[in-house]
Amino acid sequence: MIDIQGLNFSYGSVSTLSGIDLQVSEGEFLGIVGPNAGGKSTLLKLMLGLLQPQSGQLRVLDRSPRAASRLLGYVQQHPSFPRDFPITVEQVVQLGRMGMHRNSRLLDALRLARMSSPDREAVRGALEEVEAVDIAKRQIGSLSGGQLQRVLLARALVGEPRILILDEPTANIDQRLEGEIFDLLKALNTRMTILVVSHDIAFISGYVSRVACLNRTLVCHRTDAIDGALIQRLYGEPMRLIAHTH
Ligand SMILES: Nc1ncnc2c1ncn2[C@@H]1O[C@H](COP(=O)(O)OP(=O)(O)OP(=O)(O)O)[C@@H](O)[C@H]1O
Repeated sequence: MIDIQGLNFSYGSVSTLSGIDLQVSEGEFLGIVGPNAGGKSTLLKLMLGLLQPQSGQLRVLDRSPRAASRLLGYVQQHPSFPRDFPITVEQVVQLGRMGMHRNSRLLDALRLARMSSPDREAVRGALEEVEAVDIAKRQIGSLSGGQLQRVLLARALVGEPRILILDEPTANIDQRLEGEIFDLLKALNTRMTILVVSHDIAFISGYVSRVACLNRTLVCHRTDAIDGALIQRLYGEPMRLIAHTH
């Protein structure tokens, strides 16, 4: 599904990613962890074709990331629109159907676009999947953090992606909702490949099959090989491990 070999990327003269090798198979649920500024979001943006590597190979679904972009669903770390943007939940999800993940001329596009019947069904299906049909007509500014994350997930799902890529989808929500979102991802994983960036290595270890540790360079570990010593090496300082057994 994803094949990265010898990839290097820098913003200007600062090396951000160095010698990255990563192969992701169909049906995998891969966690990507690492310290702040380790390059996680940058790696996702390269996979999505939003950035170009300086060197190395990067193929997604056996084509260039840009050519594959319609087959990818992306949940950004920070929504691309302000919370008070005058748009309903249904319209946000509709944008995913239109392949629009940015808010440039967003409202104009929505005014022009009449939802076809298949679009309407797809939007409803995606909202059902994330259990958000009841809030379809709400303005996004009125949603809680957890509700907003579900809606952004629905936007990523509405195009029926083959690969779902999420950048810290649970950063601003409490542990109960975090568990609900990851349970949902686990269910989605039966029909799509999933890559998720997270800071919470202990929590995601209960869900993902493999963890890619990224701190400019990348090393992959099977979930059962992760322990405190490995986490300390990765983060470069003592870390507190908190068990989530509830
Ligand atoms: N557009 C940009 N221009 C210049 N430098 C950038 C840009 N975007 C990110 N960087 C830098 O690249 C490095 C990696 O950033 P990135 O956002 O990929 O890290 P991250 O692992 O996702 O961090 P976090 O966990 O804090 O979200 C950081 O030093 C960051 O400041």
